[in-house]
Amino acid sequence: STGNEVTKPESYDVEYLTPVSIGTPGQVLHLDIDTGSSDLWVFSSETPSNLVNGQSLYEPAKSSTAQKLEGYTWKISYGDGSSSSGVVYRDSVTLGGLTVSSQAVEAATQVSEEFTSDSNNDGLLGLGFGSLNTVQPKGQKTWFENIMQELDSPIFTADLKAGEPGTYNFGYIDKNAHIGNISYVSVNDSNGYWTWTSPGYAIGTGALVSTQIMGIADTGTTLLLLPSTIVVMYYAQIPGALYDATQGAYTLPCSPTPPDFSFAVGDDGQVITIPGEYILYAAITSIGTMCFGGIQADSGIGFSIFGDVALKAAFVVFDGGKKRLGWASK
Ligand SMILES: O=C(CN1CCCCC1)Nc1ccc2c(c1)OCO2
Repeated sequence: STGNEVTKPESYDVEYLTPVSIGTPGQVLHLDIDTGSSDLWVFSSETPSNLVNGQSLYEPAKSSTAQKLEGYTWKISYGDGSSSSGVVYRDSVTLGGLTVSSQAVEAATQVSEEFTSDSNNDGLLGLGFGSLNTVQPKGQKTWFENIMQELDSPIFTADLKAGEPGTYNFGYIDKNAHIGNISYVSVNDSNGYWTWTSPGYAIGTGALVSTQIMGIADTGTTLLLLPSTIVVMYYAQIPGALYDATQGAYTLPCSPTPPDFSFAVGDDGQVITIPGEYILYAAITSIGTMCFGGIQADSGIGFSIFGDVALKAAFVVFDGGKKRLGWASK
């Protein structure tokens, strides 16, 4: 089987939300598909109402196929400091027309302020590796791990776009969605992430700098987080760019358009070029002169993060069968 679903960006492409149907009859929630984590958790009838602010709720009591996993709990915290926790059900979950009849659905009984204030985000659907799942006493498989063997090919693809809807495909590669070859690189899943190594980068029209950048392909992270040495080099090319200590981030003038940023993939000379405008993340001042940089340092994380700023410049194949990533321009 194969499937596909449209995913829509929230403002500034901060995240992409995708409709997912849970339970019988189907309850449609809009979830943040996150290759950087492996829990499927939702706002629910068990989420205290003071922590709910417009989100749609999963109500297991209204689903004829919901089964409570007695004694099972989950608790997750993300790199940005947000967190959530709760109890666990098993229920039917349909994404892109593909149904997993017995998927662990984690109902939130606690969410941090970042989630409460994100009114359109009804929860997360993790597409990382199952080893990252936080359910106790037994870790649960992701939706993709559960559907994989039914797919024509054990893969999914991400085609995120700047400021417009994109697509997640499951089980097949849409040749019309990319330009030129797809270059594949091996993935090290030992830390549960889609971890790969880029052999180098280029700034603007400059020559490729050969250096290994080890990072994760993470649809759930907004920005491109890279080694500080590379980030300093990039912003040094931009008059007026500066590290804003109060924001803890690099900022740059919203005009003119800054240089493109390219990263290499594989040993066949493939590069993905991020247009400079993607690096003008959002205006900081109300007068709109300074912008928040779409490239920031990965300091303290232990690896780089190829988040949406990078992913929306590419067509990306997440190959669960061969544990590899495929990157193509589009
Ligand atoms: O936390 C995330 C992504 N996360 C995805 C699920 C929703 C909440 C945000 N990314 C992230 C990961 C590492 C970081 C970081 C941010 O900031 C500094 O280090």
